[in-house]
Amino acid sequence: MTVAVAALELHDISHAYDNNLAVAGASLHVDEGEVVCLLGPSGCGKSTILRIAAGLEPLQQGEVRMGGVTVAGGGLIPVPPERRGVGLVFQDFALFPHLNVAGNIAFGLSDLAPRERPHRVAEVLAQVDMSDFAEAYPHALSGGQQQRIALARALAPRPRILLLDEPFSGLDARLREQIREDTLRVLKQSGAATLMVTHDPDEAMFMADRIYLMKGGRVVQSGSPDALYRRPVDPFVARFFTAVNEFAGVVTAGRVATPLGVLPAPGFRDGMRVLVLVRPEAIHLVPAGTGSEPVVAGTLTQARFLGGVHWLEVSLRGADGAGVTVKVHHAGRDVPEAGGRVLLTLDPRDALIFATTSAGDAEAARGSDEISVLSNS
Ligand SMILES: Nc1ncnc2c1ncn2[C@@H]1O[C@H](COP(=O)(O)OP(=O)(O)OP(=O)(O)O)[C@@H](O)[C@H]1O
Repeated sequence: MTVAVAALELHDISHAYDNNLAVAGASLHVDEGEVVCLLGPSGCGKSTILRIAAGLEPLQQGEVRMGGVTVAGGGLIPVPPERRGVGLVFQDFALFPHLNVAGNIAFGLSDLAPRERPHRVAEVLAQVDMSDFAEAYPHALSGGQQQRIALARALAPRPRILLLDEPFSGLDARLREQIREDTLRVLKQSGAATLMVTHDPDEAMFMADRIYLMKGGRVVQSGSPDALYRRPVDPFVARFFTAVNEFAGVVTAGRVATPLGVLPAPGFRDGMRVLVLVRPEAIHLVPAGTGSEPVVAGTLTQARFLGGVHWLEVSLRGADGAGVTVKVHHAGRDVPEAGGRVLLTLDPRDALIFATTSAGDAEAARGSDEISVLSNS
């Protein structure tokens, strides 16, 4: 049996700036044809990892392998950035202002015979749908067009690995969506292994086959977007993707009482303090007199129409009798008037339950008087 070798592998990377640890023992891999996102809040070490992979930041600890070959670490002299066969796209696109589009793209093609370069330039320009702009200069291009050219320049030498650092963050929201779609198509066509840094969970969910979610220099969880969203390993991961409703409780007879009903808490011992997280879209509005599932009654206090969904706030009575507000995303057409009575239901499988391990979690739960609700009814 042949074991596939990862196109890019970073093993046990640690990195400090002036004694401040920016990356602490992070490992990851990207396979050929895969798009992998490094996701996390600002300052968690994402860009440092990308720069180490590119060779732009000297490796301090760990090892970088490309196609199974060590390019940094292992006591070897590191392979310089220009010999790593890596394409780079940065947030500011970094196009050469004095070269036109064709010149920018041809710049990285020094390994190609001069007479073959124009053909390759034309090929990648067609790939990013910019064939008419070969003679244009960067200053005359829009942000979206510059992003396409930066991608074309990175792809032109047919790198086996592409490293993208927040490549869409300079673009406005609507353009970003379009450019994301186009970029994903081009990346998949290229077959390169792509590692992309972003702090935007929606962007990571859209682009990535797999996500590495980082916090404080460490990888907290890795897996498919679906796995991180539906099976987060801790409250930090759960909260990173959406606002969540949070309830603190104590497990009694294998169950935990919440304002949305008493939920099974499998795997938690009686007496354990837990934090129950419920995403706004997991709570559904139920028309009165229908369905057999347990419902709780509340008062709709706020309703906002967001296009795809209604954003609702519903006031409920908590397990201890105190009032709580939950947030609900309701995808149905009909929304009662604010001030009206609503019935809510929650599939217990959509509740994310965690042992309360830190004072921070307990505080967050105690301090939380808001719950989001999003319904598909
Ligand atoms: N050249 C540098 N000198 C000193 N400290 C640095 C340097 N580069 C990064 N840092 C620090 O290292 C930590 C990690 O930075 P890094 O840029 O890798 O994080 P990031 O997750 O990419 O953040 P962002 O999304 O804001 O770019 C931060 O605390 C940052 O301030």
